[in-house]
Amino acid sequence: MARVVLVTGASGGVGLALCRRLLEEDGRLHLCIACRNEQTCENTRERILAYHPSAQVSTVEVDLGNLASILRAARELRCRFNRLDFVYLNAGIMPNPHVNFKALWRGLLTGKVLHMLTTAEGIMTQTDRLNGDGLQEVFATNLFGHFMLVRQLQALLCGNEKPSRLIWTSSSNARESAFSLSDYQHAKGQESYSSSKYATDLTSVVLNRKYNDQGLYSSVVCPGLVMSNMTYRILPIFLWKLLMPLMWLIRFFAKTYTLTPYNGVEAHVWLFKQKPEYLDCLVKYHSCTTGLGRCYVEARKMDVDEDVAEKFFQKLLELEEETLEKYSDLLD
Ligand SMILES: NC(=O)C1=CN([C@@H]2O[C@H](COP(=O)(O)OP(=O)(O)OC[C@H]3O[C@@H](n4cnc5c(N)ncnc54)[C@H](OP(=O)(O)O)[C@@H]3O)[C@@H](O)[C@H]2O)C=CC1
Ligand SMILES: CC(C)=CCC[C@@H](C)[C@H]1CC[C@H]2C3=C(CC[C@]12C)[C@@]1(C)CCC(=O)[C@@H](C)[C@@H]1CC3
Repeated sequence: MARVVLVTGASGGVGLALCRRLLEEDGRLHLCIACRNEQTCENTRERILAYHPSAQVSTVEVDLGNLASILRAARELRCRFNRLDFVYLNAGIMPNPHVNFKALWRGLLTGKVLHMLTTAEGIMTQTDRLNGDGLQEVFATNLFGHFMLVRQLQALLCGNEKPSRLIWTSSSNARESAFSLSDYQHAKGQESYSSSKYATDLTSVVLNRKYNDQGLYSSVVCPGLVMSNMTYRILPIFLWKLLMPLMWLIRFFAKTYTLTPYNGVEAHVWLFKQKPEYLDCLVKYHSCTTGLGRCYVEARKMDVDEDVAEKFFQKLLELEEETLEKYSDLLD
């Protein structure tokens, strides 16, 4: 039976490379790509078919920053499929990124330079805003929209003959100190991206606790530093072009400088081939590339407090309840 795989954020960067590499692994799978609108869905489908002309690729429109759109997409998916084998929760944003060059410069002179260049700790901030649903945009798009989607797709993910899998694109920028239970949407700080990725790690841990016995397994991956639309928005393009030779050089020391989307999805593809029962739910799988360009995966223990994770999950459930009350007309 052909496996059914749903990928969010499939229109470019990590998501598009993932679609292509998954089809290289298994040309028989049914790939459903989730993109923001009809035009992006169609363009992306054509780009994938250009490489894999005989692949089965369907599309679903979803704006992950819009709760009504998520509920509609989930309803459509429930009608179309009776199970989903893999859901790659990959779409993400980092709006208005700001690099603190003073801190970057100071960091270059310390012993923690590699840590800084691979996690961006202490050198990056973002400015977030409220979206149309009254939620912080980064939290809504990167985490809560995906959480709602998963919960709405529960019937397709649980109780199947074979285990189903959730694979979240998290980040090595996820940091406990950027996250707080009392401000879990990160309305007050300037590290909304870091907070949303930490929140992703917490969510994945609890999803495993709640759903493993129903045959649903969740993992988190970091693609490493990948040149994509997201990163190209951080610095002017000419600066990235100038920095490129330096980045290839840094890769000899910083293995998470995967740099291309193709390399960045090494961990996503590796997980596609693993039996979930043998994976550690407290581990993040990092895509790595050696200086000479060999790709591999490194498992690193996550820094998550399971008690905080449980409390945070309860908050997500409360927010979900409010959402479902508000949009009861979009439920079956
Ligand atoms: N690049 C990097 O170095 C790293 C990236 N990541 C993570 O990888 C993931 C992919 O990012 P990357 O490929 O680099 O960046 P891109 O900006 O290239 O891709 C982001 C994808 O998310 C989609 N997306 C954004 N907002 C929404 C929305 N509201 N609804 C639906 N889709 C949306 C985009 O669609 P559209 O084309 O419509 O905008 C696009 O397909 C993200 O979760 C990111 O946080 C993690 C670590 C490092
Ligand atoms: C590489 C050099 C010499 C300069 C570039 C400085 C920064 C622009 C760059 C250094 C570390 C990078 C980084 C990210 C963005 C660009 C940097 C801040 C990320 C935050 C991108 C998104 C992620 O999810 C993280 C894994 C990245 C961590 C490293």
